[in-house]
Amino acid sequence: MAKVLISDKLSPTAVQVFKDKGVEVDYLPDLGKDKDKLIEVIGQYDGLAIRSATKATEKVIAAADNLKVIGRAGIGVDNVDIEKATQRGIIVMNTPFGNSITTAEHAIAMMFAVARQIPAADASTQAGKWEKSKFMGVEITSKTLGIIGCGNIGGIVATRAVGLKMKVIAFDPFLSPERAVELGVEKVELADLFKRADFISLHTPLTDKTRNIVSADAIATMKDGVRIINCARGGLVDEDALAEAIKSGKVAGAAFDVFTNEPAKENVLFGLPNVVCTPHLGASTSEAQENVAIQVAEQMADYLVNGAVSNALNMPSITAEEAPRLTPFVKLSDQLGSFAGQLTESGLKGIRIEYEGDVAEMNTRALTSVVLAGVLKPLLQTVNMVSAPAMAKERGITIEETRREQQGNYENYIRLTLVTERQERSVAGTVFGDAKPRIIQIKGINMEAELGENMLYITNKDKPGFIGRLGTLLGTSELNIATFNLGRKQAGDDAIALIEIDGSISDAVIAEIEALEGVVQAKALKFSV
Ligand SMILES: NC(=O)c1ccc[n+]([C@@H]2O[C@H](COP(=O)([O-])OP(=O)(O)OC[C@H]3O[C@@H](n4cnc5c(N)ncnc54)[C@H](O)[C@@H]3O)[C@@H](O)[C@H]2O)c1
Ligand SMILES: O=C(O)[C@H](O)COP(=O)(O)O
Repeated sequence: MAKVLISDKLSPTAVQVFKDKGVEVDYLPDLGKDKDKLIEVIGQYDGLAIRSATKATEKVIAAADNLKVIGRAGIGVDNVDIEKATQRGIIVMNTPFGNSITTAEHAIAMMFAVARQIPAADASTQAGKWEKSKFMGVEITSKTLGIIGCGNIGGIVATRAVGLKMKVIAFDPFLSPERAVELGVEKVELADLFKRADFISLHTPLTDKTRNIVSADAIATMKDGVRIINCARGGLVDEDALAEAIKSGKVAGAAFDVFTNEPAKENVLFGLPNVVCTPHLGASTSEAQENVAIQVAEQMADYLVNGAVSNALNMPSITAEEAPRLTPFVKLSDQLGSFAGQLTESGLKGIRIEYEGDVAEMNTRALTSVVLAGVLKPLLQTVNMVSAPAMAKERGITIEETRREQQGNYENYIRLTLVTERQERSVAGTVFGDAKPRIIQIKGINMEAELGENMLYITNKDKPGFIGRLGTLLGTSELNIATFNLGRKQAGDDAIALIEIDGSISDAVIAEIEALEGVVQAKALKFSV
């Protein structure tokens, strides 16, 4: 039974979801903060469910010998080393929509808080000061809100702000004009947004392009008295520059939920006039936490139990509905990749995969990943369908995928061709109605073979007496033949034998087979069945 560790404060509903779906679970919500302890125990688990407190670093991933999936109950995955996870074949998934409304509402709440100085007024009132004239605010009606990053959360903030009668302008290179119209926002350039906005709210991920997107230079171009809200990620705003601008009065207030260093026990913004801070509470409502916990547990369990993949950041999706239909083709793809990979001895330059018939309409991206993993496995023992595309790319191997929905001689057909420094070698297969994969062509020679765990692959000259000599040799070597498949181009020409053997075939036997008259190549191949 697969076993998952929940190492952050997820709603305990996640525990029940895992159990109901047949996954064992350890709920240790504080463990994620203890790096050493996490490294010590992570090797026992198939899945790791986290929020933002657990850091799935390179070291954690290196120690995660059995880990297959990291599930982020939330959106941001900047606490996960996705590259290292991908290299180790670990799927990283998040829940991209579960907390968006909640976070957008927090941004709106922060905008009101900074417009009316609510936190400071509250503290003063409760201290018995009644400082009515000290807390003069501003209306937000008719003010311009500049949204930087108009994706899920930015889009929700925009619609809420439009409802509050604000003028909303947005900078987002990926915002289509149609979507802007739908949201009721004006799409603008960043410089324009800085010049025009009374309030600026940030909603982008933290990337090399967005780090310090609100810099000292940017602040200098803003309206005097602008207010800045950041409920996205610390690091989007240059905190030192903002602190200076608040002190000088250029910026009238700031509301921050996220900080460059978290947990933020101290920060240059703390204590400045009209600065409102919350401790990364954007996603902290009971509704959002229930949503993301259930969703992440369902997604992780579906993957661990059925192989369905959703919301993965490093792997194409496979829905729970298509997973069973895809299963025999996953097996065929694995066998084709493994077959070709085991026979490839010289430098691999390119991989071509052709899908024909019914299979061309299926999730071929996932199948291609399986083929690649099969091809690379003899070279890289730890590769799997998650890491294979990145590993192939790293090695400069070109990948070409073609799909033809029209059927040829078979209802479905997959042909894999490996291009090496010396030659092109192709192998093709199909899945019949019995859902069992068959190899139907090797190097253009037709046959029909079901693969077993131990296969003997021989290319030879089609001459009388060869099969007898081979049978005698295998018999004297105590190797029982389970199935025997033959194919040839034409009488007397190149021939191929693909033979299933009950047991492993030693190098010594292979050497004896190669010494038989007419044999060009002999190889023992292993497959997972
Ligand atoms: N405070 C919290 O607790 C909390 C909760 C949830 C999400 N978040 C954070 O909020 C942010 C937004 O989340 P989302 O779900 O809306 O993500 P999203 O992917 O739906 O939207 C992000 C948008 O940013 C845009 N973008 C990317 N680079 C940009 C750039 N250089 N300039 C302008 N726009 C750019 C993208 O095109 C996209 O539309 C993320 O950083 C996420 O981690 C914070
Ligand atoms: O990216 C997110 O989903 C938010 O930052 C929420 O983080 P949290 O789960 O730690 O509250």
